[in-house]
Amino acid sequence: MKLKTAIIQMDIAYGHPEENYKRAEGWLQKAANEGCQLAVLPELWTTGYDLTRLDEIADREASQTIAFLSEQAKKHQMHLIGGSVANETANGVENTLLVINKQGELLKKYSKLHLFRLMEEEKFLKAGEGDGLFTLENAQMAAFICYDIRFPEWLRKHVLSGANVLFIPAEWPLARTDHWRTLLIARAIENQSYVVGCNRSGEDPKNKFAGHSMIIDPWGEIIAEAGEEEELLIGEIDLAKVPEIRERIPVFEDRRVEFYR
Ligand SMILES: NC(=O)CCC(=O)C(=O)O
Repeated sequence: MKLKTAIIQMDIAYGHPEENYKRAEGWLQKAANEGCQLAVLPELWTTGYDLTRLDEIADREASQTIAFLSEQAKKHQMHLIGGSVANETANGVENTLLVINKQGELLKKYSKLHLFRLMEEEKFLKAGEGDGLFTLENAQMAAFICYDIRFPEWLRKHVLSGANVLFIPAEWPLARTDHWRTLLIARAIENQSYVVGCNRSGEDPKNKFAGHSMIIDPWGEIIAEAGEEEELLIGEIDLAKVPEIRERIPVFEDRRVEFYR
C-alpha cells in the first residue's frame, strides 16, 4: 500500500484559533490539489504555545477542531493526522492529537505523554495516559507529539504492538534543529519504520521554530525534507518497504529481551 502524504509545515498565528483554521483550510486545499491521500498538521496548531490564555482559547473536548477536520477530511477524501490542539477536558487542558479518516470519523485521540518543561507545559497542561496506536487503510500506525521522540522506549512499545508508520507533529525550536533531525532518523532506523515528522515554521514571543519536517523510510533514508520556511512537503509512504528492510537486517528476530526487559 502506498500513501501520498502531505506534511503541512505552516506558521501558526499565536493565540488565534480562527485565523489558524483559515490557514489550515488553505493548506489542506493545496494538499488535495496535489492528489495527497493523507495530510499531517503540526503540534498545537490552533493556538501555538499561548499557554497563559488557555482558559479563553483551548478547545473544549477538541470539539471545534474535530468538526473542522472531519469536514475537511470528507471534502477532500483525505486521511488527517490532525496535529494536536489544546484540548480542555474535565481533567484539565491536554495537548491532544487527533486522527480522522477520509470518511470524517475520529479514529484516535492521543494526549502528549511527556510534558516539556523548557516550554512550561507542566505548568499549564495535563499529561496524557493513553497510547498512540491506530489503524488506517488496514495498516497499524502510531502517533506521538514532539518531545515524546526523546523517549525511544515509548515508540518501541508501539512498534512491538505492530505499528510501522510513526507520526510526530511538533513545535520544535530552531535552537535544537540537530536534535530534531537526528532523533527522527534514529527512531526510523532503530524501529525499521516510517517516521513522518511535521514541525511548524515561524516564531512566537519565545522561540523561533526549526521547520525541517521530514519523511524518513525504514532504512533511515530521507524521502522528503523541508527547509525552515512554510512549505507543503510531499512524499510517498510505501508499506512494502517495511518487511523488505526487516528481512535485510532482522533486528526484531535478533532481540535478546531476557537481558534487557
Ligand atoms: N514542543 C516540544 O515538545 C518541544 C520539544 C523540544 O524542543 C525538545 O528539545 O525536546
